[in-house]
Amino acid sequence: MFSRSALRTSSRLFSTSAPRQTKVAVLGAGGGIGQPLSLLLKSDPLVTSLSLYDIRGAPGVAADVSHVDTASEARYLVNGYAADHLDDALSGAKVVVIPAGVPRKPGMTRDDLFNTNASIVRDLASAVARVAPDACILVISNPVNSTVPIVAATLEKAGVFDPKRLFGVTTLDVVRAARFLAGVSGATPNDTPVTVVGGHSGATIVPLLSQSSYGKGVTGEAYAALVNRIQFGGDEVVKAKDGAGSATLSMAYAGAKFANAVLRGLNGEKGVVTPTFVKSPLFEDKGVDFFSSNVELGPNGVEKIHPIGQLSAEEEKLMEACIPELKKNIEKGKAFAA
Ligand SMILES: NC(=O)C1=CN([C@@H]2O[C@H](COP(=O)(O)OP(=O)(O)OC[C@H]3O[C@@H](n4cnc5c(N)ncnc54)[C@H](O)[C@@H]3O)[C@@H](O)[C@H]2O)C=CC1
Ligand SMILES: O=C([O-])CC(=O)C(=O)O
Repeated sequence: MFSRSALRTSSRLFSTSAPRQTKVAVLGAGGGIGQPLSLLLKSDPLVTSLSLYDIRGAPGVAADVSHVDTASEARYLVNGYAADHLDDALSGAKVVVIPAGVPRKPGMTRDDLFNTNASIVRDLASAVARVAPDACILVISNPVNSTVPIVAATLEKAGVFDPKRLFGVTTLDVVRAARFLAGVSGATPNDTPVTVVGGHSGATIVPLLSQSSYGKGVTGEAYAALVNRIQFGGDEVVKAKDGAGSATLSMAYAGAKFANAVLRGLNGEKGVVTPTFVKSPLFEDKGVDFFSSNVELGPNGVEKIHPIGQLSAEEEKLMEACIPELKKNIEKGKAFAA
């Protein structure tokens, strides 16, 4: 499928390490994110079996994706599960990715999705707790700042919460930051990685440009515009899609990239570090116990949570705006789950 020069891109998306048996389940596989995400996961050499679940359309997506001639191991299975087969879909899954739920329309905030998505995510988390309590759970459904605490509380109630295995997927912010900084600096995104910390909505998204060799050179109005674009990149897509949803393709790319990082960690690869929204001690003293920062991934999930490091004066200000909003979002999730 890929020419030799294109392989460089695909190897950036999927780094490999010695594969082991890893079954990945996608809950919401029939949706705008779920479909391309399932396709990308089918191309990840670390995924040995794919379980696609949705209340609508998953068997069709599975039949379609199963024809793709990657990972041609004879035992490789792609199965699709309809509404009343969630437990079958989760059985034996080591990684569960959740993009189930409604997306935004223009004029909505991610928090406006709470009323619909909170119960979807809670019910899926209950099933994971029952059927695949040891799985790593990767939450994509918005509002991530609230849905991750909901999943945590649901697992806790079931007596199976392990903070090392629950992740809010904030990779799209990292992908956007690298892409937009590359656009400003004239470099390639490969050379412009940016650590993005905080949460996943507007002011809670805090890009640490001062810690990037290209980013620290961006100042004044260009800096303000770049930060704004990273924080509100999601709105850019929602507006352009004009009522037809939010980011799906770039999110599928980001979700597959993060799933690959988790799988590499589970495989024992060392030095896999990326930002993700996890139960975190970093700002607990401010009442914020979930936070995205660089996390080293390992055989049990979270291996080590890195501190956020030195901030510029501008970034201190961004953090001041982030923390109270994030606290509110987290508390809202906890109150719902209680
Ligand atoms: N974390 C992030 O960076 C991002 C998160 N998102 C979020 O991802 C979610 C999904 O977005 P799209 O795929 O565009 O939406 P979509 O509407 O295209 O797909 C959602 C899918 O979830 C399914 N679904 C609904 N309830 C379900 C349930 N109980 N069990 C299983 N499946 C169920 C629907 O049938 C549908 O196929 C939204 O909440 C969106 O805001 C979107 C982009 C980025
Ligand atoms: O903007 C949205 O609603 C979807 C999303 O989280 C993103 O694209 O970052």
